[in-house]
Amino acid sequence: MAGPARTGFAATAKQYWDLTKPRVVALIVFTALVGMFLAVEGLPPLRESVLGFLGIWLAASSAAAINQLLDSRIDAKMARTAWRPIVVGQITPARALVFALALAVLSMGILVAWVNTVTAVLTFASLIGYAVVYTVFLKRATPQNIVIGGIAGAAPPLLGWAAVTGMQGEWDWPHALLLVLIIFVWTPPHFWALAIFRREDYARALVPMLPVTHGVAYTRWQILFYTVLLVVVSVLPVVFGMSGLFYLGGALVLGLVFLAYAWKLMDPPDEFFAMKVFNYSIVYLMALFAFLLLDHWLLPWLQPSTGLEMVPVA
Ligand code: HEM
Ligand SMILES: CC(C)=CCC/C(C)=C/CC/C(C)=C/COP(=O)(O)OP(=O)(O)O
Repeated sequence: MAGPARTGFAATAKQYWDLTKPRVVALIVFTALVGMFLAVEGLPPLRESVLGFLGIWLAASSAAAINQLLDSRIDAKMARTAWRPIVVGQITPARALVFALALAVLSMGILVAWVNTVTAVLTFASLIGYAVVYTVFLKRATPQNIVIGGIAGAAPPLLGWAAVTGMQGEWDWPHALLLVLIIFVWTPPHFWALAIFRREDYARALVPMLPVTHGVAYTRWQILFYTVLLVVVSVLPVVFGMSGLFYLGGALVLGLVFLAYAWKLMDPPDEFFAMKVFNYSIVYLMALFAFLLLDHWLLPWLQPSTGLEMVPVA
């Protein structure tokens, strides 16, 4: 929101940009990109990866816009979200709907015409999963909302994987789902840390988030539980032979730091500590997926230079 005042087209463009939750979507499409690279040896096919990336980005942006449209009454009651463009009347609900539908149609058109049907179907399911199932039903119904709804947010590596493979290979599903599992298990510590800090917002808006329904102490235990699970799950790509020691080292260091944060959150130094955990959760996921990507690229480069069989025999 902050920054120099914009006028005319720039101001309107910024409002529509904000409607797509661009920073959240940026990390989502990064995980999709990593899915694409891990799905193949070497570089993924250009057309499928570029257009797949675009289609997934447009779908996630559409889902975020639909979420803001359907949630505007809740958003208006929360300090964190009361500035959003529909809430403050910068974008009318009708225009937001047309914009979101246009993004969704464009996304589906691109995926069906130039990528493949399986990616289009999975992407559409994720869009509906977040924009409708989570936003309309789960969010308002149960404190497990973000655990179940997290499946949609966790799907992007699978979508990226599907874009470049069509899910034809024997190992495509188990390997891609492993990446989905990592984000799925990451979502509760990511969100509940923020929800602890923002619990009064959620209570005021009558949204049954865990710290509101079960209290902060219970939520801290749940964060610790899911963080332990996350460290275990983050090792599975190595167990399944998808990733090597470079990734393992990165995952363990990142995971131990996350565990230290979750542990300290049990008895935090101040009320802002929960936001530090939330911020770290984002750094964690970004870095973990960067390690997956680097490992996938680095290993083929490193292995020949260390293999004795490569040394010519005199
Ligand atoms: C059901 C699942 C999820 C829930 C409930 C959730 C919730 C949230 C909330 C409430 C925020 C604060 C947003 C704001 O103040 O504008 C946030 C921020 C963020 N989330 Fe999530 N999130 C989920 C899944 C994800 C996923 C799957 C990703 C990426 C892979 C992600 C990445 C981010 C990022 C990067 C931010 C920081 C945005 C910023 O700095 O403005 N989240 N999340
Ligand atoms: C097609 C595809 C890949 C879809 C992905 C969907 C997507 C954008 C998931 C992000 C999850 C998210 C930001 C949840 C927070 O919603 P909230 O309504 O609880 O948070 P808020 O209070 O900030 O609006």
